[in-house]
Amino acid sequence: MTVLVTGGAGYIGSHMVLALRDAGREVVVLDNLSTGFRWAVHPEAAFVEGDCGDEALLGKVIREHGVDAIVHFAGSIVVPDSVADPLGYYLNNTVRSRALIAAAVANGVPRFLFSSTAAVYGDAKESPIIEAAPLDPVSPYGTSKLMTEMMLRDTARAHPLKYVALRYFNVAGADPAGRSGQSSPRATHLIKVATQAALGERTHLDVFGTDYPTPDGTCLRDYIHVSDLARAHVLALDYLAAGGESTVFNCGYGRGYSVLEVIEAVKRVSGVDFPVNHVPRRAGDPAALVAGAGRIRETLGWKPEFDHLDTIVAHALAWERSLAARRQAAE
Ligand SMILES: NC(=O)c1ccc[n+]([C@@H]2O[C@H](COP(=O)([O-])OP(=O)(O)OC[C@H]3O[C@@H](n4cnc5c(N)ncnc54)[C@H](O)[C@@H]3O)[C@@H](O)[C@H]2O)c1
Ligand SMILES: O=c1ccn([C@@H]2O[C@H](COP(=O)(O)OP(=O)(O)O[C@H]3O[C@H](CO)[C@@H](O)[C@H](O)[C@H]3O)[C@@H](O)[C@H]2O)c(=O)[nH]1
Repeated sequence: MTVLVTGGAGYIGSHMVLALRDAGREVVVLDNLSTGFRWAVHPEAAFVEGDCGDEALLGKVIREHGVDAIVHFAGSIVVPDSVADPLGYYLNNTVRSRALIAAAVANGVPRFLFSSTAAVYGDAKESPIIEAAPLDPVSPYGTSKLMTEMMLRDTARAHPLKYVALRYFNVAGADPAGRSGQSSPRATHLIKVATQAALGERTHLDVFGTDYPTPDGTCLRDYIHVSDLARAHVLALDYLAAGGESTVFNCGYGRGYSVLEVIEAVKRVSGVDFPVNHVPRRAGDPAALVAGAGRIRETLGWKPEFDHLDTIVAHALAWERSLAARRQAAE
């Protein structure tokens, strides 16, 4: 039987394909390559270029490959872009997820994992944030993901489909063996952008807001290594296959770092003191997102291997260097 990975040419999806292949699973990737890369797809995975909103194509892929589980990463991911283009985000993240869920139901796929986000909590009143905390997104991105969680909840009540929604906190780092990493040159994520600044690919780094109600005035985030996250998904698939009930898990380590602490870590690990500017807040950013991460550890027996900021930064930096070498070789 085969796992269908939507968005498997992207950052997190490509690490999931590595984890699945490392566990000996058959994989088919469906990706429209809007932000992903064909070369990032594992050579032992089947690849279909297409849209996760194309129900006819999905039905064909599910039947031809004997898909018995779907892991849904495909989507648009930039919080401030969603503020500028809410309808684009509702189309790509919500409407197209509906088509994928419908294809799963129509073709009898029994298991579904969904990439949700800490952004569903919005400006949480409590920290760390547990799964039962109020859901009140402050960006269209967060709302687009919460609506998909709700569709899954209601669909799983009406049909024989079991799902796990994994609410990722801030995903960072790269495969420790150097097989994949975050590759988009347009990436906006803090650790990615900071490693680019350390390697001289950006002139400087902007800190968006220093007046938040946090210890140093910059936002707190819970950074989780992408390979730990991928392994959590493999465990979630095993959990559903063993008869586990549909549920939601926070994915984080339970510790927050400020933007300034992350910048210090990138400077420390790279040995480069790049310029940093303090600029006004960015739209849609909650002050603090730190995971209450007990449920996933207890239910899945998940034990992180890379729960250390400097390790995450070191792996991200190594991948950024390998991308630079790849570009030089292509010139
Ligand atoms: N990176 C993070 O910190 C983070 C945090 C929380 C949740 N997530 C979620 O994880 C998932 C993966 O994120 P990522 O960081 O790997 O982003 P990414 O942009 O690298 O990957 C997304 C992939 O989906 C593909 N895609 C987009 N729309 C598609 C569509 N309609 N049909 C088919 N393919 C499509 C893209 O080409 C790309 O390969 C997303 O759903 C995102 O919302 C990411
Ligand atoms: O150049 C930069 C980039 C980011 N930041 C700040 O760094 C923090 C982290 O930002 P970023 O790395 O862009 O991630 P988030 O906006 O927190 O969003 C990520 O993490 C969310 C979950 O917490 C996911 O839902 C999103 O998909 C994912 O993009 C925020 O306070 C940003 O304002 C800067 O100050 N300068």
